Amino acid sequence: MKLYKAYAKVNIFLKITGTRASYHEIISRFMRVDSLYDELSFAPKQKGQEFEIVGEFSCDTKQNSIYKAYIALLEVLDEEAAASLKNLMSRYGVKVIKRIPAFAGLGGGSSDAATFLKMCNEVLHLGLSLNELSAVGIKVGADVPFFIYGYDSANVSGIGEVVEEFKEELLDLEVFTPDVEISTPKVYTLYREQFYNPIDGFEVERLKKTASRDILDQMSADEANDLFKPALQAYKELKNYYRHGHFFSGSGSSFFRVKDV
Ligand SMILES: C[C@@](CO)(OP(=O)(O)O)[C@H](O)COP(=O)(O)OP(=O)(O)OC[C@H]1O[C@@H](n2ccc(N)nc2=O)[C@H](O)[C@@H]1O
Ligand SMILES: Nc1ncnc2c1ncn2[C@@H]1O[C@H](COP(=O)(O)OP(=O)(O)O)[C@@H](O)[C@H]1O
Repeated sequence: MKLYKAYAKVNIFLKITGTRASYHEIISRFMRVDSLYDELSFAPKQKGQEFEIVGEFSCDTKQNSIYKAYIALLEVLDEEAAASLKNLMSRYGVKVIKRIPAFAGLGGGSSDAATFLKMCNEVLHLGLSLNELSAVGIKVGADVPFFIYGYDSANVSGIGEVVEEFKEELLDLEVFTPDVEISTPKVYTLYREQFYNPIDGFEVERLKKTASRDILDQMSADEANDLFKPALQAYKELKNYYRHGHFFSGSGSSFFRVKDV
């Protein structure tokens, strides 16, 4: 059975530009991490549940982003396509070799969901465009659209649904994930309550144009990521893992830097 790679991402920078109901509007440079990925495949199953995920997960199937992507996909398909998807998933489970740590700011759950949507689109010849798959993906998680498009590097805005390719070299990144389970909503909520300071349009345009390597040369970890300070405040133990010259990905807990050559 064909293996599909679901890559991790880091946020080279992540700045808040405003709010949208309980969400935050952002401008962020997402970069794919070439050396870190889960592997997904369809695996024939014996019998049993309607939907089966085989892999090491800390959550129930119904909470899994892959299952949520399945439900979101069923909602947009016509009757015939929905029947063929249900038929596929009655015969095959989704096997996942999980390597991307969870609660880590690396988008593992979102990447799995995006990869599953693309697998279904391919195997069932659903003919959905990347824009259509992205619109399904955003219902599952804010990071999913980036993984649908599959760019090495992109400027991501809105709450995550606007993905614009940024052409640059893929950096060779070293990622370190402390053993701290971070809740994304908790960090965003603390940001809004105590650190809210959205950047203006000029700064947005400057950041969008700046190469990732230059961002990392010019900015400190807390300048590059508006969620770093609230994460440090909510999870005090995080500071024990921080090393000068490292950057913070998303809502954490992972740190990264460009590998020495
Ligand atoms: C912070 C980022 C940066 O890439 O990712 P992670 O560090 O979690 O990987 C994203 O903005 C997170 O993406 P993701 O983790 O997919 O978020 P979701 O599941 O959609 O949302 C979880 C919760 O985070 C908050 N949230 C999420 C995205 C956003 N733009 N503003 C928000 O305020 C909301 O409280 C939401 O209920
Ligand atoms: N396919 C999945 N892979 C990892 N975690 C998942 C998945 N589906 C749901 N989850 C749940 O999502 C949360 C962590 O999401 P994840 O995407 O791994 O982290 P982050 O948002 O920090 O990048 C946990 O509550 C985990 O149980």
